[in-house]
Amino acid sequence: MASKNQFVTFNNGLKCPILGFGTWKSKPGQVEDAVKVAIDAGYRHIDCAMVYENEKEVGNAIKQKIDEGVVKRENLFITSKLWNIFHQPDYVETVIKKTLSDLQLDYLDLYLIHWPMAFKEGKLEDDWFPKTAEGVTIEGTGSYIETWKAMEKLVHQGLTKSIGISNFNKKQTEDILNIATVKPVTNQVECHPYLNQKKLKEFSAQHNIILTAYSPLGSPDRPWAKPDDPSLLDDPKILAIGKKYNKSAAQVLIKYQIQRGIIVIPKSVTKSRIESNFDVWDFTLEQNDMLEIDTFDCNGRVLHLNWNKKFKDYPFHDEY
Ligand SMILES: NC(=O)C1=CN([C@@H]2O[C@H](COP(=O)(O)OP(=O)(O)OC[C@H]3O[C@@H](n4cnc5c(N)ncnc54)[C@H](OP(=O)(O)O)[C@@H]3O)[C@@H](O)[C@H]2O)C=CC1
Ligand SMILES: CC(=O)C(C)=O
Repeated sequence: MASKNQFVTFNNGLKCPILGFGTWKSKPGQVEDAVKVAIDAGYRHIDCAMVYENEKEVGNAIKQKIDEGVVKRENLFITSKLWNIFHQPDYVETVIKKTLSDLQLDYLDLYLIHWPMAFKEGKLEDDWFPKTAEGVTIEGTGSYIETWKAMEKLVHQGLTKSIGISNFNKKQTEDILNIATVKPVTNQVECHPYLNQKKLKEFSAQHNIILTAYSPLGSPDRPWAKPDDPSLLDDPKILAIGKKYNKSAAQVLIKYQIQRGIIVIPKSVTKSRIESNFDVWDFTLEQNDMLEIDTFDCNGRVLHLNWNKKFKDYPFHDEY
């Protein structure tokens, strides 16, 4: 079945659907149905990660939709991510193979280093959030440079078509570009009107790296959200723009990224929202509305993970 979508073309020539589907916080009991609804609605790009602890259920949904003939594997774009305790170069292949087994796939379309910072190195069966007795996450000794070299091997082995980075700042991206024989195709970062990543986007474009916007709706279900935190989905200025096009705030937030050429991966486990978030192809935000949304930037990062801010590779001390 053909799906409405637009595609971006990566620096390796491969294409990626610009609107994808997020799966963080989607519980194992919900995510299988959510992914099935998403594929039926037309999504062909699913964003996964081992640390979301739901890849088996995502894999069940993908398999069912392939078996039903709704979609072919080659028309899906599946991303996963290497978690922070697995940066040891000689362990990276074991970890991607576990993800592939859980997702019931032979290859990924995209594999990302989830964060530049390493946690204390461990194995699959270890605690993925190693902590001291006082509850403080323990830093690892790894270097993302060495991890990147191991990521490159995965491409040569056919385990993933493309590789990329996530939560890397400009300097960390430059470090990778300085040694890469296989370039990162994307940097997946928090991106929405309160943190529009204008400078990182411009820097990345100079190196043919396309940004992927995570938490594009402001991640209202993030575990540390407080009732008084600003809410993008309830922002009167976003709602007013939506009203003009007869579209919801979520649809405006998604279309904003698509019109900037940024890949966008909203998450939902609610059928009506999954469907309406994909119903964004019949309107175009006018230039003056795009420019107005650009002015909402207030360095409003919600996924700061600042409990790790003393780690040497914590990415968010730099301006971008
Ligand atoms: N690389 C990284 O480090 C990170 C990657 N990600 C990826 O990005 C994806 C998206 O980011 P995420 O942080 O989940 O947050 P989002 O910004 O996508 O927001 C998800 C929340 O918005 C709600 N929602 C979805 N659609 C609507 C709608 N139309 N109207 C009202 N509420 C809506 C969802 O509710 P409900 O589900 O109940 O419908 C959920 O509470 C993640 O799921 C993950 O795949 C996210 C964070 C970090
Ligand atoms: C959600 C996510 O990808 C984190 C916290 O790394």
